[in-house]
Amino acid sequence: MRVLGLTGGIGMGKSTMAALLRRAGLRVFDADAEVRALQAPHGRALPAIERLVPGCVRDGVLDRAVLRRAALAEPAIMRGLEGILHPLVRAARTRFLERARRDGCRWVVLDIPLLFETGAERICDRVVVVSAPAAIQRARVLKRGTMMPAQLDAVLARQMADAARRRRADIVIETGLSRHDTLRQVRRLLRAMHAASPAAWAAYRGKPA
Ligand SMILES: CC(C)(COP(=O)(O)OP(=O)(O)OC[C@H]1O[C@@H](n2cnc3c(N)ncnc32)[C@H](O)[C@@H]1O)[C@@H](O)C(=O)NCCC(=O)NCCS
Ligand SMILES: Nc1ncnc2c1ncn2[C@@H]1O[C@H](COP(=O)(O)OP(=O)(O)OP(=O)(O)O)[C@@H](O)[C@H]1O
Repeated sequence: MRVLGLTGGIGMGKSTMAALLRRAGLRVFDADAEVRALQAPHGRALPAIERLVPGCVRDGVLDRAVLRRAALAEPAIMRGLEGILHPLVRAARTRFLERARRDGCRWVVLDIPLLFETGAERICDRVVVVSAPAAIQRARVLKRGTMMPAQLDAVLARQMADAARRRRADIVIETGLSRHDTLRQVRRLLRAMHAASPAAWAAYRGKPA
């Protein structure tokens, strides 16, 4: 089984890309969704999160806006939150990979925002980075209306710079153009995955197979 890592900065288009890969029949592990499941009503991480930010859980339900505000205002709280969540996300990822291996999958996808930051690229055969110009990234995130500009800056400060991520990628998918163009790039990626030959991969910028 081969593992395709999928990463990119906030709002660069990971979820959109993951949906396209799922539609092509690939199994995708979604680290953000795993975090949300752990933080869902009565989720496993809630008791520890309530100890970290007292008052952010009421009747077994997390006030996500309160947690977001606290974590983005105070780096120590974000570190504490990561300390609670990352080991649980890693364990879920291991279970996902074991299941996929048992089921005989040829390729699976790990959609992980902090793939490089946490060293998860070590378990990937290839890494895809989704990327768009910084102004487009900013506009996309702020349009959602869940984050103030200063909060977005706090997230960006905790993430690797886009240029560094692009340098470490095997494949860069540009999402700042039209959706049609992204789709074209994804089809090309799927063809290379299907062929799994060094020549097909050599068509991409980056490390040879
Ligand atoms: C801080 C929280 C509450 C903000 O929630 P919110 O609904 O605004 O965002 P969501 O979870 O959908 O994440 C959106 C994006 O924010 C970025 N992001 C989230 N957490 C982090 C982090 N610790 N460091 C850097 N970027 C992050 C990622 O690009 C992610 O794709 C939440 O992201 C969280 O609990 N983060 C800690 C866990 C974590 O590290 N998750 C990231 C990958 S496992
Ligand atoms: N290829 C694309 N072309 C045009 N718009 C796109 C493309 N990919 C994503 N978008 C738009 O950009 C926004 C962010 O996309 P998406 O949610 O996939 O990003 P993300 O990286 O998963 O975000 P986050 O890091 O916050 O989880 C969405 O509004 C989406 O519609």
